[in-house]
Amino acid sequence: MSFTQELLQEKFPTRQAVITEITNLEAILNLPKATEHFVSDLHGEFAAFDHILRNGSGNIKQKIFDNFAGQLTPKSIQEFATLVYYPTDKLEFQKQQMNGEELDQWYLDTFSRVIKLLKVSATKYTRSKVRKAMDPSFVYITEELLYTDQQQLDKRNYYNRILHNLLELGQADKFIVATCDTIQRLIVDHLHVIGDIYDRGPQPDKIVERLIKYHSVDIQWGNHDILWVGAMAGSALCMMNLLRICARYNNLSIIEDSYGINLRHLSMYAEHNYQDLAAFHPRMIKDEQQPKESELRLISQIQQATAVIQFKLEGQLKQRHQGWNLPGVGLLDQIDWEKNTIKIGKEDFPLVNTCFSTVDHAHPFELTAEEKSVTEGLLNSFSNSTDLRRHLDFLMKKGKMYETANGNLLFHGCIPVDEKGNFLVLKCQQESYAGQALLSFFEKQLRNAYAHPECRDDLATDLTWYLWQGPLSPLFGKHEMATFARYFVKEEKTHLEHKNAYFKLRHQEWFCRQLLQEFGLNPETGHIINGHTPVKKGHQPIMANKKMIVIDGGYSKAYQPTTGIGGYTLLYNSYGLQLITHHPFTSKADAIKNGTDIISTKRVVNQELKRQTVADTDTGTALKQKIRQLHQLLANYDE
Ligand SMILES: O=P(O)(O)OC[C@H]1O[C@](O)(COP(=O)(O)O)[C@@H](O)[C@@H]1O
Ligand SMILES: [Mn+2]
Repeated sequence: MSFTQELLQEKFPTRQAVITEITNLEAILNLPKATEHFVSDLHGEFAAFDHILRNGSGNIKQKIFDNFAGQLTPKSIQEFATLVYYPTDKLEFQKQQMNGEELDQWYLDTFSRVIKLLKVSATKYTRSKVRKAMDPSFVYITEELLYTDQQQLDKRNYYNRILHNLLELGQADKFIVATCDTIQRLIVDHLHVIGDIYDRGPQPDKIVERLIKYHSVDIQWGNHDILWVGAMAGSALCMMNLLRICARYNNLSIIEDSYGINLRHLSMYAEHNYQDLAAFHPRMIKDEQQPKESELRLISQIQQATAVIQFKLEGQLKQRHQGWNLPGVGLLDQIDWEKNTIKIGKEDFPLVNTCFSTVDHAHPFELTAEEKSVTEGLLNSFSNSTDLRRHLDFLMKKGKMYETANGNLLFHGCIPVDEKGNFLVLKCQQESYAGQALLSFFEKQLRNAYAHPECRDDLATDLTWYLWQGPLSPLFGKHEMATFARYFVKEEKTHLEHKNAYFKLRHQEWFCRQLLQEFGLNPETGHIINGHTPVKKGHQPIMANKKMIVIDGGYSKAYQPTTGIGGYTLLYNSYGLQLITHHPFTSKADAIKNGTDIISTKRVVNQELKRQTVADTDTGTALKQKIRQLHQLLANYDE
C-alpha cells in the first residue's frame, strides 16, 4: 500500500467511512463552479478596493435584483445593498433616521431579507462550507433560520420567535453584521490579485492587511510589489526607487506612519544638500489637498536625494553586470560637466533641473560618506520593520510570477518575445532562459534573495531590481525605464520607453494560443488575464478574439484621466466570464449616505455552453483523483 493510501486508510478506517466520503465528494463535483474574482493594479487605493470586495463587483446587487425584483423599489434595493456592503455604518445611519416601532419593523424586515439573501448566496456550497463562513456565535440560530421551512405554520411561529428574540435580547445589530459578512464571504469564493498592490496610492498597507484576512487569495507579483520585496531582500537600489516614488506621489507617510521606518536622517540629509526644485514637487492628484509650501520643499529635496542615490547605485550595478543590456541606467558617467550636457545614445542633450552637487565628477557612481550612512541606516530600518516584513512575507507566501487557474493564465506584465513571437532568451551564468522557464528562473532567484537579506550585492539581489526595470523582465516589458531623462532632459524623444513586441502581438489570437500552450493550458478554452498597462480611453480591454483580457483600468487616481474610468474587474462564475467597468470611487461616506455604487457596465466575455460545475475546475480534478484513490481503498475492505 502506498503512503497516500495508508494516510487515507487512517482517515477513513471503515468501508462505511469510505463510502460516505465518496458520496460527499461526488456531490461536491456536481455543485456549480464557485465564483472567482480578478483585480489588478490596485496601487494603494484601499477604499476603492475595499468597496469592490464588499460589493463583489456587483455580484451582491445582482443577487438582490434576481431575488427581490417586484418586492423592493430600486431605492430599497440600493439601501439593502449598501447595508450588505457596510453593515456597521449603515446600521448606525439607519438608527439616526428612525426609532420606536418604525425601527423595530425595519429590523424585522431586514432579518428576513438578509436570511433570504444568505440562502441564495449559499446554494453553491456544501452545508459544511457555509457553516465555516459563519460567525461562530450565530451558527446555531442562522442554521435554524436558513433551513427552516417557513411554509409550515408551526415552523413559521418558531422562525418568528427567533427573530423577535434577537431584537429583544439586543442581538439584532450583531446578527445583521455577522450575516452580511457571511454573504460577502460567500459571494466570491476566491480572489486573484494580478499585481501592483504598492506605490502611487496612499494605503497599500491596508490592502495587504485586508488580503491577509481574506478567505482565499493568490497574487501574481507586479513590478511595483517587487520594489518592496527587493528592499526587504537587501537591495538598496529597489529601496531608493520606492522611496523616490513615495516622495513623487506625496506618500512618505506610508514609510513613516504605516511601517514605522524613521526618515529623519534622510530628511535632514536632503534638506542640507538640496534646494527646492519645482520639477521634484510631488505629482498632485486632482481633488487632493495641496501640501504646505514647507512640505513641498522637503518632499522635493527628498525626491532629489533619493533619485541621485538611485542613479549612483544604478551605475554600480551596471558595472557589476556588464553583460546586461541596460540602456537608460546609470547615466551619470555620460555627463559632460563643463557643457552641462548628457550623451544618450549617440546624441548630446542639454541638462535641466540638475541637482548633482554630491556627484564626484571623476567617480560619479560613488556614494558620499553621508549617502552611504543614510542608505545603510534605511536598509536596516526596512529590515527591522515588523509590519513591513509581515506584509511582504504574505506577498511571498501567496505570490508567484504567474498562476494557472481553471484553464486561465494570469500574470502581471508580459512574456518577453521578439516581433515574430519567439521567446526572448536571458543568459545568466552560462544558462539560457525563455518563456515559462524565464518566469520560473526569476521566481527562484527572488525567493533566494528574500531568504538571504544579509547578502546585498549578490546576483539574486540584483535580479530583484532587474525585475523592476530590466528589458527582459516579464513584470516590466519595456526596453528601458527613462527615469533619468524624464527628470533632467527636455527632449521628449529621450523619454520614450518602447514596449516589448508582446504588447502588439497580444492582439493576435494565434499568439495568445501559443502562450497558453507554453504554460500547458488548453488554447481552445483558456484565456490570458493581464494587468500592468492602463487601458487607455477608446481602447479595448478584450483582445485576440477574447483570448486576452487586460484589467488595468486605473484604480490609481493618477491614471484615471488616461483610462477615463475607475477600474476593471473580472468575474468568472459557473456561467462564464464577465468584465466589470467601475466608475471612480468617491468615498465610503458617500457610498453609505447616498448609496453610490461604482459599477458602470458589465460585459459578458465568454458564456459557457453548459453551466460549469466543480467537476470542470482545478478543484474538481483534485477531487476526482481523491475519489479514484478512495475507490482503490474500498477494494481493500471486505464487503
Ligand atoms: O507616471 P510616473 O510616476 O512618472 O511613472 C512612470 C514610470 O512608471 C512606469 O510606467 C512603471 O510603472 P507601471 O508598472 O505602473 O507602468 C515606467 O515605465 C515609467 O517610467
Ligand atoms: Mn506594473
